[in-house]
Amino acid sequence: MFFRGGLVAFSPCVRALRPGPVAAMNTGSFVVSQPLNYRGGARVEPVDASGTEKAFEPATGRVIATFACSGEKEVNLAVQDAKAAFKIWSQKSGMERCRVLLEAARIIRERRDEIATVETINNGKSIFEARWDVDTSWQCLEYYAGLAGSMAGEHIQLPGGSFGYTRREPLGVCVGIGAWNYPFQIACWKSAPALACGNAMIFKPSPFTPVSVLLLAEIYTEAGVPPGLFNVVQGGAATGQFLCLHRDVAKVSFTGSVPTGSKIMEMAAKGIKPITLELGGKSPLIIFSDCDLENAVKGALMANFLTQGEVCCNGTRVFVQKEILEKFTKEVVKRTQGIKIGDPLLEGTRMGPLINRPHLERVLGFIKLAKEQGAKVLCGGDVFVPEDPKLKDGYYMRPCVLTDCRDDMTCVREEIFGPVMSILSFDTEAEVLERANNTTFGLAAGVFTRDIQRAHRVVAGLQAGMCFINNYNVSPVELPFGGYKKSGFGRENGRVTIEYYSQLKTVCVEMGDVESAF
Ligand SMILES: NC(=O)c1ccc[n+]([C@@H]2O[C@H](COP(=O)([O-])OP(=O)(O)OC[C@H]3O[C@@H](n4cnc5c(N)ncnc54)[C@H](O)[C@@H]3O)[C@@H](O)[C@H]2O)c1
Ligand SMILES: CCCCC=O
Repeated sequence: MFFRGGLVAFSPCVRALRPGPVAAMNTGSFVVSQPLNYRGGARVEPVDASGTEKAFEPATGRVIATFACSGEKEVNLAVQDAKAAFKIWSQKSGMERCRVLLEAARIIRERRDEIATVETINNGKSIFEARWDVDTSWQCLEYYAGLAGSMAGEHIQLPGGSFGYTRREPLGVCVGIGAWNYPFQIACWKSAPALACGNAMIFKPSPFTPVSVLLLAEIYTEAGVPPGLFNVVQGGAATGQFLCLHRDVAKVSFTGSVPTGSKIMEMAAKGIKPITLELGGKSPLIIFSDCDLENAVKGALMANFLTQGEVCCNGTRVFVQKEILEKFTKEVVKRTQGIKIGDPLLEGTRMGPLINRPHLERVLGFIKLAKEQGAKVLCGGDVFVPEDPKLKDGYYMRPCVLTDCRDDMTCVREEIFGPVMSILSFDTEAEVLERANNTTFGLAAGVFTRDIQRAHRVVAGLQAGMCFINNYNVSPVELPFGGYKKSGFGRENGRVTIEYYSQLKTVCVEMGDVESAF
């Protein structure tokens, strides 16, 4: 996602990028030649398997890795290693942990282009965007490094000179399970607060995007975390289940779909484990007629077309006040048609391929159904075949704008997770608020208006965890991010996330004699 701040202050580091094979890497050339599990501070092949998976380069449809999904024994070894590392790491002071995280953030900045390139190859998002993702990643490490040194309990005076105090302690071995749309960023958003609080983490990426998290694991090792503190296991549902059900796992932080989130909750209930659930959405974006139209149009594109529309918090239900519906729609269509689709590693590209063939077909299926249900396609919504012959088997489509939508249509009710914007019109504030909240999701929402009172009044009424006024899909790491309703609970980023990766111990100290009832 987009962020503010960027690399301005660090341009010397960017110029000092490591030379090497990645600098010359282009689409169609990358293959994974090293193991994709990481344990005890090194890449390893898993000792057992629960099947195999293939990872693709969406731009070309090529297989870039075939790998074993970790079985129960491998998961157990990863947990044992993490437990050993936890013993060392949890004894460090906050300032010691801060220094290691700052060093890791520095290395990420230094290797920005390499990480972004690998992310683009495996995910399909444009290199332009992948660099933003890397930037929010190192910023997240810096942010939690800053908080690590200030984590503290409190002292409470009691009668007779007795007192109590609280200690903020880590949980132990935490598991992170990620989705495929922001592979590196999700791993950082989970591991940075976890490690800052003194925990160890085992991370399982999506089997679609297994590659970039290995760079993070190597960077943590280079920065000085104890071997085993950050381990990676590869695999799908079976591997995820071994992790969630493991008796020595203290917490699970999950990013993914609502149905999988519900399964994670069931498994965590068996072990009474705390969980964080970052799930899907179908967020409303409300454009009032008094808005700055230019910004509202830009906001609508940001809300729908980053990462090929495969973004959890996208504002895909675009409610436009009737007076400006025609003008707004015309401008949105014009700009959507101007989005450059193609090889995601080329600097000018702004939309790459979708993650895989089945997902592309699923998204196209939503558009077909929308038409059958009465929506009108104003642009896109069809397969795109780039001119470059090496891209002919990639998973490209043209971004789509739908109009004449109704609230009961499937395209307006369900998460499509592709580049499909549904435009709906409205008359009044009260009406749009009710319609915007008429969903089981509650991840994000946005409002464009020049009326400051209306902006805050509407936002207060929106049932969503992340609300934007006069912008969309910006994600400064200082701000908590997470959902209401079926979009999940718990938060990532911001100071509050410390509470999701730590627990409070209360110590009651008697300074006098025991007053006994017996
Ligand atoms: N709220 C957020 O921050 C956020 C961010 C990114 C994506 N998402 C959501 O993620 C979804 C897309 O991602 P996806 O298709 O990878 O989701 P998914 O639920 O299919 O998979 C997510 C992860 O869960 C693992 N998994 C699957 N079944 C499991 C099981 N039974 N036990 C344990 N782990 C299991 C997968 O291997 C993968 O690593 C969308 O709904 C999107 O909105 C949410
Ligand atoms: C972690 C990334 C948040 C965007 C949702 O898909």
